[in-house]
Amino acid sequence: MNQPLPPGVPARQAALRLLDAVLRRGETIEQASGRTLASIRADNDRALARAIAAEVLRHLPDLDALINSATQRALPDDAKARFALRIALAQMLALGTPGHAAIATVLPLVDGGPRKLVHGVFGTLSRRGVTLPDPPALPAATAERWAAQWGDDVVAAAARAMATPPPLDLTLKGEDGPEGLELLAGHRRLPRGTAIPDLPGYDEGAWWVQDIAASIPARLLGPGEGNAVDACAAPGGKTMQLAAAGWAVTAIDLVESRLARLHANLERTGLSADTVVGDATSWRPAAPVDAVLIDAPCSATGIFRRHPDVIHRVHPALIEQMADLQRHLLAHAAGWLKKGGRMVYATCSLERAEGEEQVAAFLSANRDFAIDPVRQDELPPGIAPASEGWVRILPGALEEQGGCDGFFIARFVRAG
Ligand SMILES: C[S@@+](CC[C@H](N)C(=O)[O-])C[C@H]1O[C@@H](n2cnc3c(N)ncnc32)[C@H](O)[C@@H]1O
Repeated sequence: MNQPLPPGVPARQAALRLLDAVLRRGETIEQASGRTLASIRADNDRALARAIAAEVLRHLPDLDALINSATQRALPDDAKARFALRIALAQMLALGTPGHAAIATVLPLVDGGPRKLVHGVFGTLSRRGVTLPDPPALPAATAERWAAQWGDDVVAAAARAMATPPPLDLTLKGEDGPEGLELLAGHRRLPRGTAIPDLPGYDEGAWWVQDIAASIPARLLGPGEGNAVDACAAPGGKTMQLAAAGWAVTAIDLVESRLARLHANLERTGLSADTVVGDATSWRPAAPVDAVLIDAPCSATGIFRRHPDVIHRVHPALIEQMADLQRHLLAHAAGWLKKGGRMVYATCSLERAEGEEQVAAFLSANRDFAIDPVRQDELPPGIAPASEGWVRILPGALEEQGGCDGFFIARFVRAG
């Protein structure tokens, strides 16, 4: 019979499985969590496993540099000893776990293997009193890609953002909500770590959690004046905004389990929408509609603060694959729109291929569509529309107020 693992070890084992899924198999933490954390009973152990994995991913280049400085021959990237050391060091240096507890809970991960090596390297680094640099280094490939697109200042801002966990942004269903900073009407910003279910209005569904940048696309369709299709809708932050603004919404998503979350969100907030499990690259409405929102699936590199896995697993081939899907979505969903109707295209990506280049190609292939320029009064102070009329939100935006996600948003009008 297997001996039960010492307390604290299952959470570290799960963190190792999560990191393996992200770094070796290119999965998102969200995708990997279901399978990887299924065997962990306690909620706080699951939360700890995710927190450890996230801190390793935030600091990976710096953790690896420390490990390399204490080994005579570099450990392979995928060596179990390297994973174990990353986990032990991230706990001690980023999460404040005492060194003896950090290493004691990690050594069982390398039982029957390089235990001595892991213990030795950890001991050497502890005695040196090492710390992690602030801000953390970004992976070289990501830093180079962003520097080529946006310049070194944006890369430096991204590194600062990586070190600063985001505040809590709420989108209000109506006018009332908890007290907080109001960057736009119907928005509240609260300090990071605010306990969500304790806030007034949660049970009544008076608001939902959504980054200020993510709330801009649906706002740009304005008050509901007819029917709108939300082409990539789940879990429903933007569907709820459209419904609350008075649109008769049809919400489509390819993934049934994600639409279930949208249903739960609609139920909590008392809002309504027709929902369709379907592929927006082939679905069609019965008749042309007044508004279309495409919050397209993307590389998600703009949400690296919340999902630090993206800076490690997103690579040019994946960006091109997402851009290809977006191309199809835009080309097809544009056909749903009435003449004179408006369409918003958005991605939470920091890649031009999923934003500026996508829109330029769409406009040159669809002469009946034009950019409907976004006005400054539709945006929070501190975020300005680009001269082309679209909105590009980069790391560094709203930095003094706690930052926001990276986004690209364009609004089109179809010629009448
Ligand atoms: C960026 S997320 C949408 C977030 C959502 N708009 C919100 O505000 O909560 C993109 C969504 O597109 C869905 N999706 C991916 N491919 C799709 C397709 N071909 N047709 C419809 N939905 C798709 C994904 O399942 C995912 O839920």
